[in-house]
Amino acid sequence: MVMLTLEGVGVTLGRRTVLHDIHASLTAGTLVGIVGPNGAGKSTLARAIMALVPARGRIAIDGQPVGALPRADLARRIAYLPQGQTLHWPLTVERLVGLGRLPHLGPMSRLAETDAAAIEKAMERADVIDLRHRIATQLSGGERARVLLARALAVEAPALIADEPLASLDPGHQIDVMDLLHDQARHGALVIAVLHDLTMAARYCDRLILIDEGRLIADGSPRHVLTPDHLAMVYGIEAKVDMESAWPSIIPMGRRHG
Ligand SMILES: Nc1ncnc2c1ncn2[C@@H]1O[C@H](COP(=O)(O)OP(=O)(O)OP(=O)(O)O)[C@@H](O)[C@H]1O
Repeated sequence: MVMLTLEGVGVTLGRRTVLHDIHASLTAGTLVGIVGPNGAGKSTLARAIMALVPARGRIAIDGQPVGALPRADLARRIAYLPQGQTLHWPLTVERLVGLGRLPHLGPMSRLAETDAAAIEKAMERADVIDLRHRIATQLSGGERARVLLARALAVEAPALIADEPLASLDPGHQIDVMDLLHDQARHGALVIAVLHDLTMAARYCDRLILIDEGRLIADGSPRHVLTPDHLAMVYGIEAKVDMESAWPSIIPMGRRHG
């Protein structure tokens, strides 16, 4: 059972302290949404967990500090879907998704049958089978987003961090991706998703972490975190919050004045 611990995590980039004293314990089988306004520090937190930026405090996966793990080892434990990734190489979709298996391969080894099966399954789950022979750099924004998600799924890691996995997706594919992330969690993975769509966050996430100006403002169930007061304080909006119905929704109504 994977367990991610953050103790007093802080990050300074250049002269700016962009994360302050973040504490959280995240366990397997949970879909955790990271929410908060632009510039709050959500991506920085994801990057700190992946040991891509130096962080103060302690970030550990199953008791082992992420910064001390060999990169391939960390990549096998936590699959990472970065925000707005650009593609440089004209690879086919199938080969690009296959890159998700790299952390499992030795320096000279080739893809084995288990790798091929993982690639196939990941393409199926991200609904990109029909795109498999296309050149990834020639895809639409939404198609590319699903292919990159497939690459992260192909790792078959016990934990997944997806930074804005819904960006560029049409409503149908947004639902598919949230269903998929939810399903990964139900099958025992720890799934962390940076989300801007608060209705999706409310409907699908088991737990939300709300960040503003680098600080953790609230951590708990969507009902506890997505209150009108929190939304006013953090986003500066008046919102219609319905957490009672079977399909919770958060509708921003306007800017909060005064
Ligand atoms: N290399 C850097 N040097 C200085 N400041 C940086 C650097 N990278 C990011 N920042 C700042 O850190 C803060 C947090 O950025 P981050 O990308 O983590 O925010 P975010 O919550 O993911 O935002 P968004 O929702 O807009 O993607 C922002 O104010 C950003 O300008």
